[in-house]
Amino acid sequence: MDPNDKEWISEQDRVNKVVEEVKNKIVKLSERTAKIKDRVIDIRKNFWEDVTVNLDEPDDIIETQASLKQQAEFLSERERSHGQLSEQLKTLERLEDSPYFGRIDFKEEGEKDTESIYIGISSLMDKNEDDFLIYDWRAPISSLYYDYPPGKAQFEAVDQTIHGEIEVKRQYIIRNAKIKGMFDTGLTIGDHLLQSVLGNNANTQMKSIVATIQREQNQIIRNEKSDLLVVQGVAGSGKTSAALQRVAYLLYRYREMLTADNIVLFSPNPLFNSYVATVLPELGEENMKQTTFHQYLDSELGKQFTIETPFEQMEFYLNGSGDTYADRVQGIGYKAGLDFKRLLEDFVSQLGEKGIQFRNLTFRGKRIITKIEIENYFYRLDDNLSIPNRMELVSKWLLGRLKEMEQAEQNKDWVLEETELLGKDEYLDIHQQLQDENMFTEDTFDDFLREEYLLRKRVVSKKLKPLKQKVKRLFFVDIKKTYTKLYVEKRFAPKKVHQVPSNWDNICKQTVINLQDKYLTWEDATPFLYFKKLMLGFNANRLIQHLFIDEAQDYSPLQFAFLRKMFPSSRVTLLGDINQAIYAHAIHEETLLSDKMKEKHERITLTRSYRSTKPIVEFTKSFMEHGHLIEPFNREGEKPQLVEVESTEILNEKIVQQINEYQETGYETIAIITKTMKEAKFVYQWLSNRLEVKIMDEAAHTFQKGLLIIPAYLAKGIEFDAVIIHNASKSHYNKELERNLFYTACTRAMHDLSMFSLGQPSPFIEQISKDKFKHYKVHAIQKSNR
Ligand SMILES: Nc1ncnc2c1ncn2[C@@H]1O[C@H](COP(=O)(O)OP(=O)(O)OP(=O)(O)O)[C@@H](O)[C@H]1O
Repeated sequence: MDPNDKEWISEQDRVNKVVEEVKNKIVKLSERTAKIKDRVIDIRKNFWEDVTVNLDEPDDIIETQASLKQQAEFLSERERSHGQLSEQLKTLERLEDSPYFGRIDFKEEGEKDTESIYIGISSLMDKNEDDFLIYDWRAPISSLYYDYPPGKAQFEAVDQTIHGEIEVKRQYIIRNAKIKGMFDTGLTIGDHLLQSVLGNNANTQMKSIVATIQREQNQIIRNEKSDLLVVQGVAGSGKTSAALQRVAYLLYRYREMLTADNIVLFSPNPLFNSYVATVLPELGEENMKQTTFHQYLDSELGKQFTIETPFEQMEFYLNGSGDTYADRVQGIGYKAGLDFKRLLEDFVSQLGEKGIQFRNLTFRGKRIITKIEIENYFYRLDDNLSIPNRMELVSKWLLGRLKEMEQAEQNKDWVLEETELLGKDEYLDIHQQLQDENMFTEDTFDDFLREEYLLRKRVVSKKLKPLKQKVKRLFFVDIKKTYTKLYVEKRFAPKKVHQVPSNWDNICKQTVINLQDKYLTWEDATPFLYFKKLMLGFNANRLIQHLFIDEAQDYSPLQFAFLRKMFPSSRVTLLGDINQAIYAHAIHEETLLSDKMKEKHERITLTRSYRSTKPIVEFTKSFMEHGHLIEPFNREGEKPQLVEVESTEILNEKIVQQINEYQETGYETIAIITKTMKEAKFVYQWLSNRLEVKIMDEAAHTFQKGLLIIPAYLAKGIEFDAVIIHNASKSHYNKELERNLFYTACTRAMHDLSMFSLGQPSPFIEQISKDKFKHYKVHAIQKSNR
């Protein structure tokens, strides 16, 4: 349709009217917001004047506290409503720019009239609050737009299914309140809009896909039935996008009982956190909590251990060699699996009878309760009780012992000496306490004794406090030493059922050395924490109602089982791609997404890839095992190219030429993707002398437009206009796991992909039919290869 068309003019007319109403609402809301803001400033300014402060009598103090509390609550309530109104204002401002993106004309069965439903990022009522000018994309009726082409259709309303017919389905591109494009579409969501969205340059922040959600993605977003939803989606199929839209949907659907604080997303790396940070705010929602699994483990164990990151493990795996290397790789595989989980559980049940290592309790340098006493007490408790329950009883018993000791200790000489070190405040405090209790008599000697008694009591209690805290936190169990026993003591040696690898003894030696160094390798961190929780109790997190795990293929079965225990009341959405499993354990163990998953779950498979152009998808799917199942979205572009060179000098020159070409094309994000960090540093060393370039390491939290160098595992989940594979040679990408890494790297490209190989190219490329890419052999430096 074009702008002179009658239909177009009348649609623009409607846009104008709706925008007019949006503006009215903005004016009204701004006035209300300004009033509340003034009131907040007012309350802050006069806070103390409006509070009755009187500290003379105990009753007055209580009254003052109540008055203070009331005033603070009043203020925070106002602040909250100010915050909410500001959010609403921001949403209205977005509607002012682009009020809606879709329309369906729906004739409900049994009704005479057809209703036009306009769909946008938020609902908007008309002036009299009678009719919807815009429906929120998450409203039940809006699902029609995503699920059906014109024709018979139905949707689930609150308590019934509504049937009817879609007569018109239309899409709009509206910017600055002007219709820029308008398409009637027969398909679910037409290709026009998708083409135009996907053809744009990549961004350093992920975009919301609300206007073009596809039917199969909508199933993920609106799924309400499953406790465990598993999404296997090929690279670029919109898993992460769907996950974020799902969060927005859940926040809308359950707005009475669910807030962003009840949702947590485990993401692959810190860079990714910032990459997706703007999607939800753009939709007028708050961001869910986000963390990486490493950050989570570090928050639990970081005080006691240095925890290897998965990326460090990956560097080790990709760069290492030799005997100890082979041992560790075996260990990585074994410790990822459920056999090892069983081994840990069996170990713990043996410990229920014997073998837990306790710590002595010491006070002022002296042993006051020995580990043997604690051990004896523990093992005399009813062994039908779980270990964590028994630990609680031990803790109670120890606290009782400390209490007895506290009294005995008060009369010792050291206490008197330390009373002299007490500060003035504490003296005053005790004085006040005596007064409050009406303890002062006329007899100064008695008063003196009472005061001294209280002072002594205070000194001892202060001194004992850290120890009591430790007892409450069950520090009297030496978890590390106990865990180590699994690897050193014969009586805990694995049985046949545990299926340990043949080099278990060597794995044990390596593990013990690391534990002694207070170093937890990535493969040991979760098992150790799992063991710790089995011993001390899980303290499960019941606040979290929805758990999202992105890049789920990178979690081992053991890690997942652990997360399930930690978040027992959560519904779980797992999103990932078997083809992008890049961690060493994946060669030994099933990834979470394999269809052999035992737990009851619902599975959705996404096979259409939206990120890359058709030639890039045709190329990348050709070297993956089930690649024929991947469907490209029909977006044209250049075929990927392979440049084979004979010397490093030519290689470097060709890469610089390629970068220049990409920059001239107008690409804003160009990534040189390497296999390892080591390789990334190497490239940076020579390239930074020639071009403006940034290197991304695992500490990177944000990235800007421009040229950057990044190892494949950090580029996970992210995309770039153009990707350059610095070294696609046989010596570099050869092993099976490197296939997935290579696939992950190549599939980051939206519009263009070039690979360089010094000598023979990777067998993964060589197996691809020649018509899928351009192959240049360069013997000397030329000007351009396109
Ligand atoms: N329905 C859609 N409409 C518009 N763009 C989409 C849609 N689905 C996916 N995309 C785009 O495709 C690209 C890839 O999406 P996303 O990153 O969510 O995929 P993914 O499956 O998580 O990818 P990967 O596993 O490779 O990291 C993004 O640019 C996203 O905006």
